[in-house]
Amino acid sequence: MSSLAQATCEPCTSGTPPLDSNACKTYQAALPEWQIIDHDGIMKLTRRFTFRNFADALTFTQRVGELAEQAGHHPSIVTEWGKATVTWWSHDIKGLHLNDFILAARTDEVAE
Ligand SMILES: C[C@H](O)[C@H](O)[C@H]1CNC2=NC(N)=NC(=O)C2=N1
Repeated sequence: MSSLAQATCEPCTSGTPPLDSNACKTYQAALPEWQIIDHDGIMKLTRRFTFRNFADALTFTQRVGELAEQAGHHPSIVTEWGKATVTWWSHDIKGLHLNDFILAARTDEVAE
């Protein structure tokens, strides 16, 4: 398991500033398959996973849902035949937090 995936999520209050682009780039270096996007002014971390069929995409979706529930931090997941797109960001701070990178790393772990 990667060190990022093993890191501990920290409480994120609405007063916490979102990460700046330099910090985002630093953390993203450990997640080369993930992209940082600007969605209506909110920075998000996204990756599309591909599968043999819908059933495998759904199983993966369930696993991501479970890790999100454990962490109390939730992504957007679009589940389609043969693919699932996971997007992490911190709603309360309208941007990216280290927690999003930690959970993206954990998402990669359950994709295997
Ligand atoms: C009340 C509830 O704990 C909060 O809304 C949590 C739930 N899951 C969350 N998930 C994400 N990605 N960002 C949040 O700010 C967030 N807040």
